[in-house]
Amino acid sequence: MLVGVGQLGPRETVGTYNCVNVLLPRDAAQLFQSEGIFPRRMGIESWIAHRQLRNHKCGIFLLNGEEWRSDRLILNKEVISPAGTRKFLPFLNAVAQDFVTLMHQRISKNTRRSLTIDLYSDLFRFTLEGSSYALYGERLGLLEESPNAESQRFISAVETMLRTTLPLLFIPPGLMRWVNTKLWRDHIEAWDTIFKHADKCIQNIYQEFCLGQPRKYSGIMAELLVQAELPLDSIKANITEFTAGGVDTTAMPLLFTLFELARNPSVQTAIRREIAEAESQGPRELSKVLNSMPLLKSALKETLRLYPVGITVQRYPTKDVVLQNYCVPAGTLCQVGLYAMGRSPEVFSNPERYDPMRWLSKEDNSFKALAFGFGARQCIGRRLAETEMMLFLMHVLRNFRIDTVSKADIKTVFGFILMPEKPPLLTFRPID
Ligand code: HEC
Ligand SMILES: C[C@@H](NS(C)(=O)=O)c1cncc(N2C(=O)c3ccc(Cl)cc3C2(C)C)c1
Repeated sequence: MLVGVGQLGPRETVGTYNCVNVLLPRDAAQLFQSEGIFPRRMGIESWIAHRQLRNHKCGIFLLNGEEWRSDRLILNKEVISPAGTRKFLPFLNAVAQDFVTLMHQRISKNTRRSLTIDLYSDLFRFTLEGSSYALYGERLGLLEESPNAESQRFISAVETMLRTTLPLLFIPPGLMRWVNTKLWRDHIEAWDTIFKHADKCIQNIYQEFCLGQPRKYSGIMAELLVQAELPLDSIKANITEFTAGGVDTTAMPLLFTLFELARNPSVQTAIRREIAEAESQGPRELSKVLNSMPLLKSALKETLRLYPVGITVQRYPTKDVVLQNYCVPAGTLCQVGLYAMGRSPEVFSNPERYDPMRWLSKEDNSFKALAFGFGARQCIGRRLAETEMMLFLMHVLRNFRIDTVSKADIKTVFGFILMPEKPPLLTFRPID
């Protein structure tokens, strides 16, 4: 029972659960300090129901307690550690360069020296191509003019699955299957397509692995097989999560960043200057080049402040926690409202302004950049996503000026992830 009423960010009952909303950095800090060594989020019943229906193991997103921790610690080494990131970084760079080549080819076919395009589906192809290359060491060929149909089916299956997840969150799990609505059938069908695609990629690499261990680095999956610390069905469950989780989550912030840079040309120019400066320091290891572009990295933080892909970060505190001088009992579902915090004038000055410089000021920004969550259970794809987005923007901004006619705000809709209601049109002009 919460002591007192009012102020603590509205308590809401969303669907069949009620939770406490946290909107201020200092309350988020308090909440995370009481998460314990097995941090827990709200589970997604419809996802777990599918795994049980098909007798699949769960990946770390759906696991909890000791099971989650043992898988997570093994996966961290290849997926989010600096050493792991350095190994897959060149793969992401090659895909980012191929995207620029594709754009130049399209522009060269035009009579005008520019291309105005809705980049939505191209960005999904880019992020799937990049994450698949980092995960499987294989190119899907999505950045050629005629991407293969099977991968296209996978991309739309991820979108369908994410779209049908939200309404299913509010149906009590037991009821879901008996209602057997089109919603549930579409959800299951999308999951089956996702697992079939991931299984095909995994079989390919597993077959090669059995015929002879790869001599050089060939992606995260191969490293996990060589290390053999995780059983094959756990590797499959987690690689499937990463394959599907690496598409929309990274494509959306790229679209929002390009739009904001198009309508804030002075910011775009400042970043382009920083990229030129970083490159002029001569050939260096790519990770060093990325670390010498703080403004570009801040632009991504600014995008995720205004357009957080995961709208909230949830925790069940393991001990009573005081939030805004109320006692919240252990086990109460609490969620940090990233969207509301990111646009709160109490937390950010001029919150509506797209101003990456705010992250480079001496201001105390602790517990303000929570788009990837926090602590031991934060997004494991964080480094893959950040690297993929930084490389994409570095190559694109070095080759093209980005423009947009519409200066009006993009309306966003919340499916399972934050998406634009209508994708903006962007104009690419090659820089000679
Ligand atoms: C390659 C896979 C992958 C990519 C790419 C990815 N995620 Fe994640 N993310 C995950 C997984 C897996 C989890 C669950 C981690 C866990 O529970 O241990 C997760 C969890 C999260 C969480 C919850 C963290 C917490 O503290 O509870 C947030 C927030 C998040 N991701 C945000 C993002 C954002 C923002 C992006 C892109 C801009 C992104 N993710 C891209 C795989 C990914
Ligand atoms: C949007 C945000 N929601 S969150 C985690 O903050 O609540 C999020 C952040 N990072 C990754 C994801 N994933 C997906 O998109 C996805 C699809 C299919 C599968 Cl099998 C697994 C996933 C995960 C959970 C990895 C989602």
